[in-house]
Amino acid sequence: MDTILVVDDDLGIQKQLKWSFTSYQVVFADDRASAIAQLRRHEPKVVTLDLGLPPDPANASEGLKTLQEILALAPQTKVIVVTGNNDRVNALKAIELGAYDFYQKPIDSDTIKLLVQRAFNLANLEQENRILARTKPGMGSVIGNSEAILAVTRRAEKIAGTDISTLLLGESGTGKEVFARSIHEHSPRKDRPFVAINCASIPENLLESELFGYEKGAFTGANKTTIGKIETAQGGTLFLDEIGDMPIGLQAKMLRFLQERVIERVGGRTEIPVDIRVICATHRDLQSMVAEETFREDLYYRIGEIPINIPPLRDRDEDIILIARNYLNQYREDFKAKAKSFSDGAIQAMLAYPWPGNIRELQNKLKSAVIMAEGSVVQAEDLGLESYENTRAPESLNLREVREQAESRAIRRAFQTAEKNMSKTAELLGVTRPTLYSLIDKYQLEDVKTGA
Ligand SMILES: Nc1ncnc2c1ncn2[C@@H]1O[C@H](COP(=O)(O)OP(=O)(O)OP(=O)(O)O)[C@@H](O)[C@H]1O
Repeated sequence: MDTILVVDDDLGIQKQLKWSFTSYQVVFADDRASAIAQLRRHEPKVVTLDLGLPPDPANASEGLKTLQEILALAPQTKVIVVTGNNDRVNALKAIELGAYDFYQKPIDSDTIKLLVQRAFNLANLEQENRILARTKPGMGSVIGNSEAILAVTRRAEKIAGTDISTLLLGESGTGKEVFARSIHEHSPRKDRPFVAINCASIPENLLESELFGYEKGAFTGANKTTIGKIETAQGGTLFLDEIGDMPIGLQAKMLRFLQERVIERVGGRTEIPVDIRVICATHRDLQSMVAEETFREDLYYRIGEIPINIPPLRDRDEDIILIARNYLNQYREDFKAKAKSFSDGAIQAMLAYPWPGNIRELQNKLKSAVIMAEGSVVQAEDLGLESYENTRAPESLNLREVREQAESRAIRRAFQTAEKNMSKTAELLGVTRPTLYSLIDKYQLEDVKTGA
């Protein structure tokens, strides 16, 4: 719930405003010092400020000073000044100083409610823009502000300038291709081609010729010499998605290409040198596949000089709503729809739902919600998530529980940031490994225990 600070020394007005602002958490202050203390404590996005404050209630000087202090401390705050009847001079002075709007007494509940609601809408929009702007300079199209995704982005940025083979690991729809493209776009090869191929979507017998190309007459139907994806990517980046699905027979040929940087077309005898960067991705557990001998160990080490783990959406609470808002805006424009925002229930449901299909699933649900929504507010049922509304336990106020929840969350985040490495996780958290293990047991973090 958003917080609003009401600065007014008149108890009657405080009460009236409390009843008007039922959809916000209302906190009060009655002079400059308490206003600043409340501002620091609650960081409200919106403040209503009576300009006639003690010790000089007949004059606006103390109110204007308070306004200046608020804006110096938190310039993004939307301050609505409340002035005496006909005090336009001070109202305009306040606007000049940076107040968002003014309102003349006597207070009419409906009007001030509307004014406050508009101020919140603007504050929220600006906050979103700030977050987007902060996120954008990094990996361009990668939207996210969670610690986990920022850590992944930093890692990707570092390797972008090199030719190191990168293995992107993560569930389906987490953004592996988005990262692969970003790495390419931030690399010296950015003006050369980025060629993507999904090893799982091409029948086994066609994959080899698709990748390596073929000479005329190499097989029935090979009417003319055709270059493959690897040659198409010359000078640029080749993205091999679902590398775990590459048939074992073809893996040997792949390894040779990666080691010697030459290829031979199917049916060809000439070695063709290639200069490309290779980025691979998979949602499979390649290490287990190596153990089961369905994936070559030497190829595994060759493609994964630096692995990058992209965390699933359910571990990135902060990103869910950010990404959802971003796509809501995009789809509203694409479909000329009305939907502008999410109801509280929809937000709760999105946070509670486990998103097995990750961002791709979020996109699909949003697309149909934007089309289906009756009004401007998307509800949980528009997203098909009505059963997830109210399923998230309300935030506890019990200190012990709060501490436990915060510690569990920090452990999960550190675990993802450390790419599931226990020693690194302990290091990030500033505890020893035995302490980390006992916390994992204490909070029953089965997902961390099993490395999920
Ligand atoms: N951080 C992000 N911000 C916004 N959109 C994203 C982000 N990551 C991914 N997407 C979008 O989500 C969709 C799925 O992403 P992508 O295809 O990169 O996932 P993937 O992990 O490669 O999936 P798969 O393994 O199924 O191929 C794409 O439409 C992409 O644009």
